[in-house]
Amino acid sequence: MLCLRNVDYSRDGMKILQEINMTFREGMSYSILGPNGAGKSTVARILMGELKPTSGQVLLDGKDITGLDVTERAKLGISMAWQEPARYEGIKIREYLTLGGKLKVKEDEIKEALELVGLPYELYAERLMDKTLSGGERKRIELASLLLLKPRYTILDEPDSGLDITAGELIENLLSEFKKAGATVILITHHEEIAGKTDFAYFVCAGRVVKKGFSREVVEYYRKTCGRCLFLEGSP
Ligand SMILES: Nc1ncnc2c1ncn2[C@@H]1O[C@H](COP(=O)(O)OP(=O)(O)OP(=O)(O)O)[C@@H](O)[C@H]1O
Repeated sequence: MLCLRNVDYSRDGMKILQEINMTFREGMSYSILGPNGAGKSTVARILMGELKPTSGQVLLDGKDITGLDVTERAKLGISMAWQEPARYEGIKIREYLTLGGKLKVKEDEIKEALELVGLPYELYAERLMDKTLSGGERKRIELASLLLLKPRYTILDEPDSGLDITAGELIENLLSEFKKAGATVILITHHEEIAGKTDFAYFVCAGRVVKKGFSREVVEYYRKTCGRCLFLEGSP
């Protein structure tokens, strides 16, 4: 179980997150839903270890991991995108997906992962990671890499951005694959239809958790309230 306990985050005297409490259980999927600037990516970066909270704790199975950096957390199975695509220019997609052969997976598994993200194996396995790949193709390759790696906790920041209308189906398939493996997915999004696909959701606004619960209920609340509240209209 991964938890944020009473997390505050301030930058240049500005309170970006306040009293964030979140729990992510094994094998469940979660959305962190909210409008632009709500603090969603800041939550993700704190979970990853890229940012340290100003106060509060990050707990993994009850152990305080607040002081651990990104690499140490990755070793414990908390992962976002695990590679910087730019650094891998010129290697084959197959090599990219298997960390240059370090990740021991069968060819069938590579095929399955590529097909699940909508990239036919025959057309892509041998292709080079280079500038001829579109942004959407790169994104799909990144998702296939996470599928093969299957970290215990996967953080997907706006997984549908840059993808076409098939994104919804792709995300559903991804969620079901991670669930089969008993892995937890934390999905950052401002699209309610994407958030509706996870088991649970946290609605974050102005750096606070406004509502939490079953995704269906949280999405319903978000639809009714977000965009209509005084905060977004710029009133005090
Ligand atoms: N390094 C920084 N310095 C100053 N302000 C920051 C910094 N990082 C984030 N912020 C501010 O904190 C708030 C939350 O940012 P964050 O990126 O977490 O939002 P978000 O919910 O992920 O937004 P989006 O959906 O637009 O990506 C924003 O108002 C942002 O401008």
